[in-house]
Amino acid sequence: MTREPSPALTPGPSATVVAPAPPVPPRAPATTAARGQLASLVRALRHLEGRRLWIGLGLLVLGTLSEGAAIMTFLPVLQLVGAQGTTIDLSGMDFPGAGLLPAMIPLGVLLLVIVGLTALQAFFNRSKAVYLSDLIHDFTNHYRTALFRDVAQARWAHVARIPRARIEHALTGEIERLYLAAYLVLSSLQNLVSLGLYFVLSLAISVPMTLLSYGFGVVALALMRPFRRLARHYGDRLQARREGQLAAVSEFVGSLKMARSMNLEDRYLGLFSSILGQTKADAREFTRQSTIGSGLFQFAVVSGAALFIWVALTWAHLDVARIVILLLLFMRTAPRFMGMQGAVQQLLVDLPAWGAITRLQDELRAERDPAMAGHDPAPAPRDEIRLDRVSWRFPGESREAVSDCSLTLRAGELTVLVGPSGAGKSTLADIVMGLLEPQKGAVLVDGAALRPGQLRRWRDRTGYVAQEPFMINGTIRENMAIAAGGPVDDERILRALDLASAGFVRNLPAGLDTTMGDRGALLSGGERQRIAVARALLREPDILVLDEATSALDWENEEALIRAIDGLRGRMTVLAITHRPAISRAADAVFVMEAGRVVASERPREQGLQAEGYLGRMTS
Ligand SMILES: Nc1ncnc2c1ncn2[C@@H]1O[C@H](COP(=O)(O)OP(=O)(O)OP(=O)(O)O)[C@@H](O)[C@H]1O
Repeated sequence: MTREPSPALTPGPSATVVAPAPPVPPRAPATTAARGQLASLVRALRHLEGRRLWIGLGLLVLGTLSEGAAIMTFLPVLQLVGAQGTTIDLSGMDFPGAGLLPAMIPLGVLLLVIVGLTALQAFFNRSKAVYLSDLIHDFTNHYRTALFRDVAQARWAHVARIPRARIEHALTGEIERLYLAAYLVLSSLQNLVSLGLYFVLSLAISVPMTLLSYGFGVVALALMRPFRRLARHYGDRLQARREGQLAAVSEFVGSLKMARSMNLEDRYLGLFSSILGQTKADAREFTRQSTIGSGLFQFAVVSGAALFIWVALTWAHLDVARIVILLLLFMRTAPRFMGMQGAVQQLLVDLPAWGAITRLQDELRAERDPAMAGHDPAPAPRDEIRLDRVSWRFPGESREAVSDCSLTLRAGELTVLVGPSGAGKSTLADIVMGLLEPQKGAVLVDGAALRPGQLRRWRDRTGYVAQEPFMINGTIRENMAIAAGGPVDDERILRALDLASAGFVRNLPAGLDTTMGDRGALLSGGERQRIAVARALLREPDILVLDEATSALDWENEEALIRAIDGLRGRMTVLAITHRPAISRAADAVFVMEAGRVVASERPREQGLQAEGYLGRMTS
């Protein structure tokens, strides 16, 4: 059986000791990594959504300009304050765009212009919001599907080593955080663009007052740097805590039955509570510190506004209309400065998710299975599949799992692999199925070596039944349809079930509509196993690989399944891995593996059981 990745908690002898929570990374010395990640996220956004990004920002510019123009229109309107009449004399007024307007203009017209500009701003803002929402969804979905594809296309030997929890977390939680990070990048960009536009507009009203207010904002942002560094550290810690949480949950759910039977619930609960407690303590500390930051920032903004009014009235000697307009602009820019600080701070918390996604993606892409690109036809074996001195060593392991093995599977026969646990049987079967490409030696089909470009089509010719077959929480029909890759008619399903001695399905009250439960839990192990065999047969494979497929069966069901496999003789080549003697007795050929090597072989149907042979000893 393929080794599963390392668990977060390995049950020990005591059921009361709480295992230590996974370590969190040491405090990062600087934000260089964050800058690099931010730059790469912005590059990715530009690369994938560049055109749409510009259009979205274009809509934002139009919205902000409409709003700015509406505010500016108040300037002549305010001239009427304290004056008589409803006509405004624009001659001699100095404001941007004044030259384009007639000398006298009725108040009603200007008010209508303001209403119109505000409506236009609402329209542009709405279009921009919808546009950018689509953009962020598409961007995140791109990474979701790309990661999905990368997992599916990486070499099996590599994927098998990655903890399932890491892949699941990347495809779910991390992607959601990427969505948030992309949203925050866009919102910071929008704030920047808006601040730039308001800067130009307020320059037109008063250069010194604009420089004063913006200088104040920029200094306040710079002073917030320590709080951003804090957010970055918190983001890293949160990342590690989340991974720990997920590993604990995934391990607990995966071993639910074992945990319950061994009274390990408290132990898992202890681990989980300890991680949650640490996450809460981190969150409290972060909130405590970061709220000091936002409080200080708010204080700075209000002080800035006070200073602004004081300078405007006592030093710049601006007229009331200009002060009002500048204040209106100030009221729009101040929240944006605050928004920038908040968005960047939150972005730094979520940015590690982007790092985790790209790291996993790079890792998977470096291990892309070359066979996935090949679509060369692979031949169906007519006479034999021969493994010629094949070897395989798992990455990072010192010992070869399969070492210099040669054996022949004759077409249409039942070949059995036996041997102690860890002997390399499953690895050898993976080589036969084309999941692993031998590092030495070759797989020959009727004398011709299988080429990497043929492996994908070769896998189409194989059917595989694992020791613990995967079942979805659906009906028997839905579980069977997985193998066919789409809807399949009931007659075909029932024929496959009969062939796998799973005829009991016909007698179930709901028949093919019977619900199998999560991972098939509502059926017995034997029933699940036979449905799994039937599912593999539905593909009408040329090569059927059964990995301990009879291990969950009682002798009666095992006999029935062996009879079914017997019936496949001549129709397909069957390779069965087993520890049970019954299936070996029915085999045409039996190969014995030990420590990665084939150490003996027998042909029990032709020669009978050799007393001194492996089978003889196994059954004596
Ligand atoms: N993904 C993996 N990474 C590293 N080593 C692995 C991996 N899968 C299997 N091995 C190692 O390769 C060797 C052969 O394993 P394999 O699963 O092929 O044995 P097996 O004979 O099928 O065992 P069992 O009967 O217990 O299923 C073992 O030492 C095993 O620990």
